[in-house]
Amino acid sequence: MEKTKVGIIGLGTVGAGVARLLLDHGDRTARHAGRVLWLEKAVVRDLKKARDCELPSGILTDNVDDVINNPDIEVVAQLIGGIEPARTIMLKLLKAGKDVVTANKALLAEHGAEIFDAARELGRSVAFEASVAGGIPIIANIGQCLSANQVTSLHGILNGTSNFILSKMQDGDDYNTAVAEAQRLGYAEADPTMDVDGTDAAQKLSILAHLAFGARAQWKDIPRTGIDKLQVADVEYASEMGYKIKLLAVADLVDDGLELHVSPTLLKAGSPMAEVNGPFNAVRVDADAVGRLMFYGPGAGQMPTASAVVADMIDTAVGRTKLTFQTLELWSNRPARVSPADYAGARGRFYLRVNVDDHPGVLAQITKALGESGISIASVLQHESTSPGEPVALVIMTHETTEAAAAKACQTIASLESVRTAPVRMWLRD
Ligand SMILES: NC(=O)C1=CN([C@@H]2O[C@H](COP(=O)(O)OP(=O)(O)OC[C@H]3O[C@@H](n4cnc5c(N)ncnc54)[C@H](OP(=O)(O)O)[C@@H]3O)[C@@H](O)[C@H]2O)C=CC1
Ligand SMILES: N[C@@H](CC=O)C(=O)O
Ligand code: NA
Repeated sequence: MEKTKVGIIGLGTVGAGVARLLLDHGDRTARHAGRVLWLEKAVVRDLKKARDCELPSGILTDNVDDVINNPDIEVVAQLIGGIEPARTIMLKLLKAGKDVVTANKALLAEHGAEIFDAARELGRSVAFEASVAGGIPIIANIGQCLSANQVTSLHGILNGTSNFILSKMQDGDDYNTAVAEAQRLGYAEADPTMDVDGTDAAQKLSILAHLAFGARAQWKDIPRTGIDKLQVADVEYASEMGYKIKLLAVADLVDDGLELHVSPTLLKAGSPMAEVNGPFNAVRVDADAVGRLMFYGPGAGQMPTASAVVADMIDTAVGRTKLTFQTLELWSNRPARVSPADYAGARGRFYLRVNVDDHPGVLAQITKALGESGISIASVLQHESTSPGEPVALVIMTHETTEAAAAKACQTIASLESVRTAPVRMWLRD
């Protein structure tokens, strides 16, 4: 059987999974590709480190040039995280005539224009299914299967680590323990701050916004809040009111453009998105011809991510990626079809928690501040103070308003004398 020689750069969580699929399940790749994907070289930083896969001798190297300068290697899975040296290696691989597969969304979100333009100019391809929602085939679905549609809305749980942590907190676990466990299980980025502060979800959202809407959104311009400041109290109040908190990435087509943001959001318990737990991801897509679609599956972790990488390697080896790559609306190959909408005008309902002194008239002051911003209250929850002098939490669910009005009301509320801490504010969706 014909052989396509392939290389892997980075043999950590994902890379080791890819090596295992290539070495232990070559029959599958041969069946689908009609050829053997032959692992020729795997590049790491530290040759002495224990690996989560068994490699035949002669494959492991710490010299990236063993792949770049090997004319027999046609397809390379580039599986090191972060920007440098990933960017330089990626460009060198393309220049050396390799087709590249990657899971590195940080790199694509930051330098997508440069990388995709270079690939197009050099007649090469870049496949990146694993970069968004891990094992869920979302890039293929949006980039190819929905091309007869105008996507109008895309809501996603795109960060497995945050979702894992939120699920653990929901079960009563402590935040820091949950972060450490996500790291141990291989879900988190090398720097988990990127997961919990909304960066990773914003990077993935910017990639989806390019593909689905032809938007040219820079991930740094996407308003984002992570789960790092979230308190257990809010998880508990949300639960008491019949909601679960999820880190939701939102792209909605509205009259003045594309509304984009990443925000901790209360979702009605029992709704499909609210029940996505652990390292799972989900993407809800509304599109004009097909209607509503839900994609659900493991968004992080070794084998789910490796599954997406190896499928991309097969598509690349048989020449499918080269065809689809040219048709994708990525970065600068076509003008932007839509501009980001002003976040201040984004409409929705909000959850507010304010810690207040338990004095007469405090609730009236807060409702006055909301009323002055044109915000109508849908419900209020307050428990009796457990000990005299202790502040009480006032939880308010609003009717629909704008982001700007909610922000302004919170500013006013924060300045009130009886209010102990700045209000906690989250989006609220049914
Ligand atoms: N983990 C997951 O669930 C998912 C990860 N991703 C993305 O996949 C990519 C890889 O993630 P993951 O496998 O978790 O990361 P790891 O940190 O587990 O692995 C990174 C690998 O890259 C190697 N490496 C780093 N720098 C260099 C260098 N300069 N030269 C050669 N090798 C280098 C490391 O070598 P050494 O081992 O010797 O230190 C290591 O093997 C990232 O972009 C991540 O965002 C995407 C989806 C899911
Ligand atoms: N750290 C990421 C890994 C997948 O992209 C996540 O937790 O989602
Ligand atoms: Na994916």
